[in-house]
Amino acid sequence: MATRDEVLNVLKGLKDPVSGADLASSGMVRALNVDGGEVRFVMEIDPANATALTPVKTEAEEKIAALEGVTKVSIVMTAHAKPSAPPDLKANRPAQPQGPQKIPGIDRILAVASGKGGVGKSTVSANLAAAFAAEGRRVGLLDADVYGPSQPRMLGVSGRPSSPDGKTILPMRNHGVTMMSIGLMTREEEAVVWRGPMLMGALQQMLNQVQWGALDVLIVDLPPGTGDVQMTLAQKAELTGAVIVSTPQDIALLDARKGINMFEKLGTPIVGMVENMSTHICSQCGHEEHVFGHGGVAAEAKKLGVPLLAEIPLAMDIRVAADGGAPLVVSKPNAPQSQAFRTLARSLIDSGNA
Ligand SMILES: Nc1ncnc2c1ncn2[C@@H]1O[C@H](COP(=O)(O)OP(=O)(O)OP(=O)(O)O)[C@@H](O)[C@H]1O
Repeated sequence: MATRDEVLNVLKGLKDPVSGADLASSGMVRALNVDGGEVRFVMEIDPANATALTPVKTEAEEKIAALEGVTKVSIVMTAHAKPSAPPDLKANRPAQPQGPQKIPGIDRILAVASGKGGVGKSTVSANLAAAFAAEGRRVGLLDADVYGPSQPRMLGVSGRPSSPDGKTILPMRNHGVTMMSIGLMTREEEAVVWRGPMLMGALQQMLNQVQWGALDVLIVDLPPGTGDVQMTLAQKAELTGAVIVSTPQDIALLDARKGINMFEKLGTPIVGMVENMSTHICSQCGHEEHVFGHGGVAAEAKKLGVPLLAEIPLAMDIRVAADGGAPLVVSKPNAPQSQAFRTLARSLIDSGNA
């Protein structure tokens, strides 16, 4: 019986004419199998060297066949797979794309922001989204308000979004609005303890991994203030512009100014301001009162050179509808306040922002 060592000895005595190494140490002999009188192996070669190696293969066959006990020799030449290049960890790798990117399929992104919490940014976002849908726009709403994601409640959506392939996330849909909320991705008590990098990761996931489909406009309901989420959004996604929501109170206006400054620094155009809780409309008698003062946002917008897009009254209907899971624009489309949102939506569409 021939042994494996005897076969290897023969191979050691033969030379690879290309590299000059002996066949045993050249690395081209693979899957050597000595089974009774049968010897089999594969010669993995660069196809360009096939002609040069054919005589070596013949010689190997003859010499192995001459070993005592060998009854059959089969050597197969195969083309080796090109070794893959080692991963390029540094230097001369082409730079990763930097700066704000367009999100495939999404024509426009409108950020809805406020300097301060509780001014009605989410209420405006939900009604605006429903109003865009009523105007026939393909609209998405991304609820990035990590500190108080309220869109699932306002749009009447619950449950966890599914991910059929483990890579992309299917958004939810209600009232003609495609939506995704950070509140659907986390347990309620978790969101508030998130820190910068996690927030940024979650925001990017919602922008890039959610199957938004083709949208005319994606509204992003931001957390209040000027923090990581706002920065990340403006730095990563190409924004059409920002809509700043404020109440007429001085303090809310001051905060709105900070928000405007931040977007200007980040190069995001300010589309305009929305005054929310502009006047109070009594649900009993319809009497209108300026509880928070009036004209403040209009004056501020003028000073800052940005348009005042809408004045939305403080009306019980708006809150009740939002709490009930169908924005007023959907539940009472003919109410005057719904018309205010529809007018806002139309003006944004007409100006090419939605
Ligand atoms: N125009 C309005 N008339 C009546 N109620 C309103 C109006 N706008 C908002 N609200 C109510 O005020 C509360 C706060 O509104 P909302 O959650 O939209 O504010 P927000 O600015 O998004 O707050 P946060 O950023 O802190 O989540 C809600 O209960 C909402 O229903």
